[in-house]
Amino acid sequence: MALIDFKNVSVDFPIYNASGRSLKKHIMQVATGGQLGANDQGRVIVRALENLSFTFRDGDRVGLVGHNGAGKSTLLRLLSGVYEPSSGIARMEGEVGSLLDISLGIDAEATGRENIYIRGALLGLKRGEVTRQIDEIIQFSELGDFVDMPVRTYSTGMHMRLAFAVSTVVRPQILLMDEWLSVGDEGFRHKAEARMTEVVQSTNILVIASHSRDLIMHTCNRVIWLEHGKLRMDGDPATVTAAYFGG
Ligand SMILES: Nc1ncnc2c1ncn2[C@@H]1O[C@H](COP(=O)(O)OP(=O)(O)OP(=O)(O)O)[C@@H](O)[C@H]1O
Repeated sequence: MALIDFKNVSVDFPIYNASGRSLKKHIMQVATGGQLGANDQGRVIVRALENLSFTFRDGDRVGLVGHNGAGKSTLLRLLSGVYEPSSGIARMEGEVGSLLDISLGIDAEATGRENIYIRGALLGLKRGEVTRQIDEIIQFSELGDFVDMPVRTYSTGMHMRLAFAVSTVVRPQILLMDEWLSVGDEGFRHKAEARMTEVVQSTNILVIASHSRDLIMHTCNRVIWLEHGKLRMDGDPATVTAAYFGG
């Protein structure tokens, strides 16, 4: 079982090299992005998320929509454990996996094989688990003998194949994504698509941020609309996308 339970969760970023003199001592909504203001000590703060409350349960396929700076990435980072709430309670149960940046940790000087271990460790896999799966990962990536060459000798597509093959080995209970991963040339894309569908289907809770109405309609059964860091709407995809995208 997996669970995400937020009660009045806010995230503030204190900004240390900006002057708060022109800002009022309260938080204001600006045209785009989160809210900007100064705290009691006169320090500038960006309020990226404000008072979010919701519960995600097994089976929830949640799409996050909102304009630039609305707080989607901040919420995903909060869920992945990169950020902590500045206030409120964020309760999470279940193993969290993120496909937010699949190239994270890839070292251009190391070989493809070494990078599978490095990336695997970042995904929380034990060395033995990587060893058990490495042949399958290499086969999936179709890199052949290049797997023992440094990654700096790879093309962009080869680099992405490697990152994709290793990153999609894990099957987390809570899966976080900011785009539907689509990598490689025509042939590889079909395989990658099938693998992504399998990863998404096997997860208990999916949270995906997207600007694509089609993706949200195909993948999600619930949509959260964030506006200036606040929850504007939480409902079924048809209703929320109609309100957000129009029509
Ligand atoms: N590290 C940071 N320091 C200060 N402010 C930040 C930081 N990260 C995000 N913000 C602010 O938080 C707000 C929300 O940003 P976030 O990246 O979460 O938006 P988003 O919805 O993902 O936007 P986009 O669709 O443009 O990617 C913005 O006002 C942004 O300026």
